[in-house]
Amino acid sequence: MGDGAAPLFTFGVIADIQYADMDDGYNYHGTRKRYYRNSLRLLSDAVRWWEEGEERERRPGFILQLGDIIDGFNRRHSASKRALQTVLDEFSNCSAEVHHVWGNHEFYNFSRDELFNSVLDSRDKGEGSMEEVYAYHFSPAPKFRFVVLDAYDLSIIGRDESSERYKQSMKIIREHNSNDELNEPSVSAFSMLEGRFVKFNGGFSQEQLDWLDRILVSADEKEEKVTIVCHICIHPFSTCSICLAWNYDKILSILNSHKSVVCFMAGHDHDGGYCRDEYGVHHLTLEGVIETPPGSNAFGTVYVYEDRMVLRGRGRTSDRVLMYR
Ligand SMILES: Nc1ncnc2c1ncn2[C@@H]1O[C@H](COP(=O)(O)OP(=O)(O)O)[C@@H](O)[C@H]1O
Repeated sequence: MGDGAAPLFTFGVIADIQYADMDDGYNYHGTRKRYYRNSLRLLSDAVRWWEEGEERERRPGFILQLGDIIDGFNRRHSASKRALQTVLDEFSNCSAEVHHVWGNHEFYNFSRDELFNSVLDSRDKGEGSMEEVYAYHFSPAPKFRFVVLDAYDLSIIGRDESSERYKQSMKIIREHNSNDELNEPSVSAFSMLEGRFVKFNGGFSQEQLDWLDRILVSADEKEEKVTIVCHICIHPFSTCSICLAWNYDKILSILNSHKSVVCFMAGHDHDGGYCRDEYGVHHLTLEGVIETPPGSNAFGTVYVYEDRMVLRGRGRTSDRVLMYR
């Protein structure tokens, strides 16, 4: 991997830590084990690797934490703040700044207002952001830009029931899911993709899509390489359909109309995934720490070059060379 040349810059990626101080458990269907305490140990291993690993001279300049930093179970035990502090303390051993993405478990633990007033709001590390939506962009080096998106902008979690966004989101989900329990996917004989209309997913408002489009127009003009990050996946070949954003098709068509976009990174689907679409954009879904057994791990370090990004994965996360289009 790599040819020994010094990268322009380096960053770390990690997803779905979902820490809780509780015994191991399983996902909803009982098919996947979840290692709630061990996830903190794996984060600690990742931080140590970024700080002291074999390539410490190429230490990451920043870390992308792709959402679901603590598990929703914390809320039930009034342990949300304590669990978050425990994970942040671990991150504080890392000299790189951390960009936090918001996932469904952020909203199980905190209200939107609480998140906007918390350490999980990283917008001050950006160069421009939206007002009431958690979306911002930053440029860690000339000709490179990262955009953090809010996939729960349209959602029935994290939105006040009296708000217009909630009503709009409820209308969308109801049009596609007739179950009483809206976390239960609707089974359609016509399309597996209908399964994405569940409560633990969400999507992007037209305002956010228009904002993204403007950022990408400017990036095209400046001939930048853009990586977009968000909790929910947007390409059907990079995840199972249950982990796709509601209006993934709309955002995909925007990305595909801008030559600056090179990569999209998400978490949410703990199995991970990858595809390169027909426009040459890489869609990377990071394996979830929470479903990674002790002794293994799930994180990556990305080395950025003029013509490619090289992902060096640890444990369940594979190495990949991501050539720009
Ligand atoms: N098929 C389902 N029916 C009902 N509730 C579900 C179903 N799948 C998931 N849930 C619930 O939705 C929430 C999110 O699911 P979970 O598997 O914890 O998501 P994540 O993969 O983000 O951790 C949990 O409260 C879970 O119990």
